[in-house]
Formats: sequence, C-alpha cells, structure tokens
Amino acid sequence: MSGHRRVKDIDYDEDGLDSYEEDHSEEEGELSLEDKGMAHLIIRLDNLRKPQRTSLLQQMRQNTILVKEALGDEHGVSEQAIQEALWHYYYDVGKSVAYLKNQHTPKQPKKPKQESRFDRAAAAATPMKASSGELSSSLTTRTFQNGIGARKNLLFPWPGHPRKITTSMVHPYPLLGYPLPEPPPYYFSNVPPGALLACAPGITSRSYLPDYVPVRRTQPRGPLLGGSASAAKPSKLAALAAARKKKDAEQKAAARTVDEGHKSSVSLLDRLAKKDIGAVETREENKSWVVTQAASTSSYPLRRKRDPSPVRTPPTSDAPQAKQPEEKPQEQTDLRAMPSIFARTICFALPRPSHVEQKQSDSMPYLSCHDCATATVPEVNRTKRDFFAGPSPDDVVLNAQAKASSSKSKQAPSKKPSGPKSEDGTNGVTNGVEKLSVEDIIPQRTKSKNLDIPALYASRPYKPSASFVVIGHVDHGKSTLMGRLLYDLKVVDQRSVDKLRREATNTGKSSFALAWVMDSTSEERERGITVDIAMNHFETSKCTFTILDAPGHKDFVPNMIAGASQADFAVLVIDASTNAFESGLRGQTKEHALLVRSAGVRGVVVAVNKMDACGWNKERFEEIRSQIGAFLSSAGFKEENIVFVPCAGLTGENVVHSLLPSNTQASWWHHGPLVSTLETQARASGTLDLRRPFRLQVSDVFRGGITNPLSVSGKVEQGAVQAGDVLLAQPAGQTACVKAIEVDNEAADYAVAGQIATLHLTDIEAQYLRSGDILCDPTKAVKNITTFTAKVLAFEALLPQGVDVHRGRLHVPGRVKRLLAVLDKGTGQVAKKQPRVVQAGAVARVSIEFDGEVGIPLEVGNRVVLRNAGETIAAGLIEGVSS
Ligand SMILES: Nc1nc2c(ncn2[C@@H]2O[C@H](COP(=O)(O)OP(=O)(O)OP(=O)(O)O)[C@@H](O)[C@H]2O)c(=O)[nH]1
Repeated sequence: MSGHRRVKDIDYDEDGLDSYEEDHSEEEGELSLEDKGMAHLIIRLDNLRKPQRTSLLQQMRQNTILVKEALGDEHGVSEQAIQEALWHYYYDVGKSVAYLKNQHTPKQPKKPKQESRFDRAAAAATPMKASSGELSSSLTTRTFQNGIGARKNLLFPWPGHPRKITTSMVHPYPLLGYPLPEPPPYYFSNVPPGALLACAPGITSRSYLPDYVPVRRTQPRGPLLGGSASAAKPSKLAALAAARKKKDAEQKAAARTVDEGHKSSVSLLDRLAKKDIGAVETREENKSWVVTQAASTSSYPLRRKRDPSPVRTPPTSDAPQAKQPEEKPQEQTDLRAMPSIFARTICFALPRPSHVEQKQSDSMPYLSCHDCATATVPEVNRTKRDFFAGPSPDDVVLNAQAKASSSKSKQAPSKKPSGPKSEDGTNGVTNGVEKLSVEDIIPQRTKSKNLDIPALYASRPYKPSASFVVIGHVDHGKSTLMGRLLYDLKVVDQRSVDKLRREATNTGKSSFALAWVMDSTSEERERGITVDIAMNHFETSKCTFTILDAPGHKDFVPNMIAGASQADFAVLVIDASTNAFESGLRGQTKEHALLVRSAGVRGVVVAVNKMDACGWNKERFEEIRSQIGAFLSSAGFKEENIVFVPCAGLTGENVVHSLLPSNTQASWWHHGPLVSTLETQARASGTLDLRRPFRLQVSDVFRGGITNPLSVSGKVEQGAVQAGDVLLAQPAGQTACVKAIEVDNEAADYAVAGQIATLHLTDIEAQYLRSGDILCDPTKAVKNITTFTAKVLAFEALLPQGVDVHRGRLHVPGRVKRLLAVLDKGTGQVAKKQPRVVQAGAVARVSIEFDGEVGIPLEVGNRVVLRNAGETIAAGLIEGVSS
C-alpha cells in the first residue's frame, strides 16, 4: 500500500482530498502503442499516479527526440538506450548526449606500437608463433588449432574470470610460451599435495593439471635473447654456460674422490657438530641436553632430542657415545655461524663461544640464552636474577612522573623520602612506585567543576535557543529556503554563494545553488535531492537556532525520523505552485507531519513556499491554509501551535526581510517574515527539567580532532552534562568520561536538555559507540530491553508482523508479537481486547520484541515509529519494558 493510500485510510483524514481509489482506477487504462515502446520505463513509473506518469513519459518522449537530434544519425543508438541514459541522468539531455556519444563513438584503432629490438628478440625466444606454427609439441594441439579466440576461452575456464587478456595476467614465466592467467585459489583445492610440485619445471607429468595448462616442453628451449631460434649454432652465452657446467661437473667429481677416501661416512656438518658437541659436553657436563645416537652417525647435529624430563639428567656412560675418538674434533675449525639471538632464545641451551657472550648480553640485557627462564629449563640453568620481576626502567620513570604529578596536584610536600638503594640498584623512587595505587597510575580524568547547572542555566545571559526540523514533500523547496535564510542572515557569505551558483550553473542545475548551501554531498548535488539530515546554526538578535534539514524523498524517511527526534518544532514547507501542493499531500507532506507529531514535536510553522510561482495568490494561500490546518489539527497539533507564513525561498521574499511595498501582489500579507515566526516558536518551546537523569541519543560518532580522538553529537534529551562527568554508553555498557563539550560549535562548560551538543570523550573505545546508542547517567541508566509494550496510532492495518523499530537514529528489527487491545481514542480505555487486527487510524496497545539477542536501550516514555517494507505503519509511546 502506498503512502498516500495509508494516509487516506486514517479516519481523521476528512479533508475532502482526492480519493486514492479514484486515482487508482484512472491508472488502470490500457497502454498506448507509444507507451508500449517505453514499457521498461512504465514499469519503473508504476507506483506513480497517472497524471505524473503521463507527464514523465511525455517529457521522456520529448527528450528522446532532442537526444536523437543531438546525436545525429551516424551513432545508431537505439531509442531504449537513449531512454535509459535519460532515466539515469534524470532527463538531462546534455549529460545523456555526452554519455551516449562517449559510449557509441567508434574507438580509433590504436596505432600499432613500433616493435623494439627487445620485442623482436623476445619474440624470437618464445615459441608463441601461432601463425608460423612453431609450437611446442607438448602444448595441446587443440589449444593452437582453435586460434586465439578459442585459446582465450581455454585460458579462462573458471566462472567469473574476465575473458580479456590484460598485461597483468600475462604469465611471467616464458616456459609456458603464452600468456597464462593466474587461476583462482579454489582451482587447485582438490589437487593432492605434491601434485603441483610434480608438475614443476623438470617434471613432465601432467596427471593433476587441468587440460588447459600445458606442461613443460620436452624440447630444449631456444635462446632467450638474440640469435636464431633454430639453435644450429650455439651463442656465446650458451658456450659460456656450457663451459661453467663442465667446470662444475669436474669439481664435483674431484670432491667425490676425496669423500671416498675418507674413512668415515659422516658429513662435514656432522663432523663439525660432533666436535662442537664434544666440546660442550666436556665443558658443561651438567647440561640437560643429550646427543642422540643418531647424531653420531648421519643425522644433522642440530636435530637434538630434548630431554623429556625436566629433571637434570646426569651424564651417563652412554653419553660419551657422542665423543668418537677417531673424529679428533679439536683439530677441526669451528666453521658454523653463530645462531641468531632469536634462535638462541628458542633453543636457550645452545652453546656459544665465549667471545660473543659479553657482547650479546650487552645488546639485549633482558634476553640472554642462559638467563631465559622457562618451565622446561632445569632449575639450575634458570636465571638467578629475574629481570621481569621488577618494573622496567621505562615503568620506573613513568610511575615516578605519575606519582610526582599526583602528589603535586594534592599539594603534598615535594620532599620525598630517599629510600635506601634497593637490591636491583634502583633508588628510593622505585620503592615509592611499589606503593602507588592503580588510581595513581591511571591518567587523571578531566576534573569536574561540579557546576550547579540548573542554577547557572536559570541565570544565564544566553538567548533562547531552539532546533527545528524542516520537513515536507520532495522538491517543495526546503533546502533552498534554508539556504536563503542563511544567506540573508549572512551566515553564508556572498563569495561562497557565488561559487555555488557557478558550480550549479556548470552542471545545469543553476536553480539549486541555494539548496547546495545545505546539500553538501556530491550525491545530493548530483541527484538534486537531500539524502541525510543537514545541520546548520544561525542566530538572530533574539534567538539561536539549529536547522535540521530533512530529506523529502520517501526513500529517506528514516533519516527524517532521526531529524524529527532532535527538533523542538517543525517547519513544514509546502510548494504553493499548481498541482505541487496536491501531489505533496499524496506524498510525504502528511507522512512527515504525522511523524514529527509522533516524535513529540508540538509546534509547526507551515511555510507556504514558491509563492512567486503562483503570483502571490491570496486564494491559493488560503486554500492551503484551510486544508493543511485541518489535517494538522486532526494529527494532534493544537491550533495555537500552528502558524502559516507565505514566502518564496528562491527570491527571498518574506524569508528574512519583510515584503517590499513594491510587491503589490503580496500586499494582502501584513504579518512578519518567516524568521520572526521562528523566533516566536523558539520562545514557546517550553521549559526544561534539567534535574532529570542525563540522556543523550548519539546521532554521530566522529573524530573531533587530534586532541579529541572520539567525539559524539546528539540532542540532550533530558538532564544536563558537564566536563568531567562519567557517562554510561548503552547498549555496550561501557563508561566514558566527558573531556569537553561544544554547543552550537562553541566550547561550553555544560549542555542541557534541548541542546544539540558535541561531547569529546575519553576512556572509551570507538567500537562501543554507534549512532543510535544512548549516553546516560550511570547511576540511573537506561536498561537494555528485549520486549516492550507501546500505545501506538496505526497508520496502516496492524497485524502480528515484522517491523523496524525506529527511535531517532536507532532502528532495529523486531516483531509485533501480540496485539493486546484496541483503545478508545478519546478516553484511552480498552475498547477491544486481543484484536486479530488493528485497523488503520485506530489506537492500540501492542507488544513488540526485538529480533536480536542483544538488548536495546529504550525506556518508558520513549517515542517509537514502526515501519515495514519502507512504509510507516504506526507510531507511539513506550508504556512498559522488560529485559
Ligand atoms: N519558483 C520557485 N522555485 C523554488 C523556490 N524554492 C525552491 N525552488 C526550486 O525547487 C527546486 C527544489 O528545491 P529544493 O530546495 O532542492 O527542494 P527540497 O524540498 O529541499 O528537496 P529535497 O530536499 O530533495 O526534498 C529547485 O529547483 C529550486 O530552485 C521558490 O521559492 N520559488
């Protein structure tokens, strides 16, 4: 059900607007032949009413013709492609033409690259000459017979691989002879280990290789560089290589002869190790390492067996087996390099020459092979002095500093007892460190000034301040109106506006220049619509304001809800031009008004905008006033809290400055401009109870600068906060300390309910804070709940169903678990228990539970909005919670 249907169904909507049913029946006409050609667009426009759809299709037709003309005949672009481009560029003919020209202009064939000498040489060295048929015999015949196109397919057999050879895919190894892309990791997942190795160069087996992978050529390779591929005459390089090979072979043969003459079959390494081990065991017989029998024969000597017993093994008669008398190890030179410090750390008992002992001890005072204390080292070999038992030198200094600063802040006498020198050589400062408590060592938190905020606030010299959310249907001129307000109040300077005008003109959106004051993201500027809440501050002689410019598009209603939750009052912008007001009523005008009311907003200023477009027609203004006034009253706004102001954001008439007498068309308006109405609303925003427990819903989490690595912003919902306060972040359950506060972009000592503040936090990790979370008084914290009951007004028929629960920036999936009762709208008494369905427009009590296991920070009195499939289906007040 569309939004306007939902609004129509609510029984308080008795304003005589066009009925949805009538409109809907109009839409069911047959498609014209012309329309059938645009069926792909009609599908997209399906959710629009017929007049809108017809106008868009009309525009599409006209623009299609314009684009065709601009493209000319030679491009041969299909009509559908043109319409797709127009759709993409929001009917922008210029952009669509540029895009299509770019897409359909035949690319100039690239000038063939002149072949360099290197290319020629490389080509000669590789057998990749399909045309000449000089192919390796081991490459599959199929591969080459099928030509390059087929080869591409063969090369990229796995799904999703780009079927395009790029330079990055070319296999660097010329052995395979042609570009081979790296296969995806999963390709070899079922290949047994070793199989890939078996296919490595030198092994011709291809049993595990997929068909498309050629194996190593069995033919000798041609020369890599220079020379001829025929290899009839060896090159100089080849001759050199052959000579070196021959020399190597001769050397090996000589070595073999020497080895054969040797009595023992023990390798050089073995012999060296034996010498070393023998020496060690002679020197340090109490070592717990034993040399295995294998070490004395052929195994690598470092492959030692660790004594499984932690008890030191006394030298036995077997041990001397390692000492082979015939080896005469002392006569041989120790050729082994020293093990690295790391290696020695791991194998702590390895011996090392005495000449390096001292040096390494110096370089790593805490890491000595002999000093490493671990459970597996025999007791006697453990260090006598445990370096890690006491604080490190850094700790000593830091702790002393902490101690010094804490004692300074406490105005303690600076004289410290100079204790006797400790065992480890540290002086009395170190002894003092041992007496430090954890609190002394933790960096000092920001000290609270313990301000009496309610008293200060009552006697403040400040102006009243208020925040307002700007709502209304898409394109009714919200951002332009706010841009104008800021421009005329000199919040935005002339230079910036001129720059925006230039940029907007260059992109063909000159009328959006003022809107871009608020819409700052590239997406918003490109699409010409607001996407997320834009915040800005301004000040008049009487008040300070925070603007929350909400998106009007229905896709961004959740962002609009977030804005509404932070506002004291709302500015509902309505486009007075022909048909625009009516289409807004069927769109988001009413939905937004209902949502701000549901969010607890009491006052609304209705800015009847674009009055220039209807010639400042008084009748039009009165028509809008009567229809919207009736609707707002039925939605729960009191009559005295609804104010209407005619204005034109684009021209600036009656926004900041009163209407000029020269504007005779508007002579009927005798009240002030929009800004003076805002001031009246701000003063009427009500008093605040600052003594209630602090609550702030986090709207944004960001890095507030080098000195403020973690900052949050949001509206203080109740209570007050000052620097030095400790707050609890829910649902994470982590505490944070308030380091500093900003209100209206200026440093402040405190922030109170109603203000949108930035809190710079310490003592909390960023992972514990997300937008939608609650910062609260830890002594009276908001609990994380899993179920709640709420009194809601149903915008659509309500069943036990899945819903998204919205509260400001928070939106969490949940379920309407039970419909508890339908309530009487007037008295609030139960009219019907356990209904099977709650009709649209009815007030009901429902039970809602969240999907996840993590509780959500909500409490009694919070206002929630229930949405489903992009539609607002109900809104109301939490009456009871359970965890
Ligand atoms: N004639 C006229 N056009 C206006 C006026 N105000 C805004 N417009 C035009 O209306 C169009 C939409 O203006 P925006 O300010 O972007 O509308 P919006 O309501 O902020 O749009 P969303 O934020 O996307 O919902 C622009 O082309 C503006 O130039 C006005 O007072 N008179």
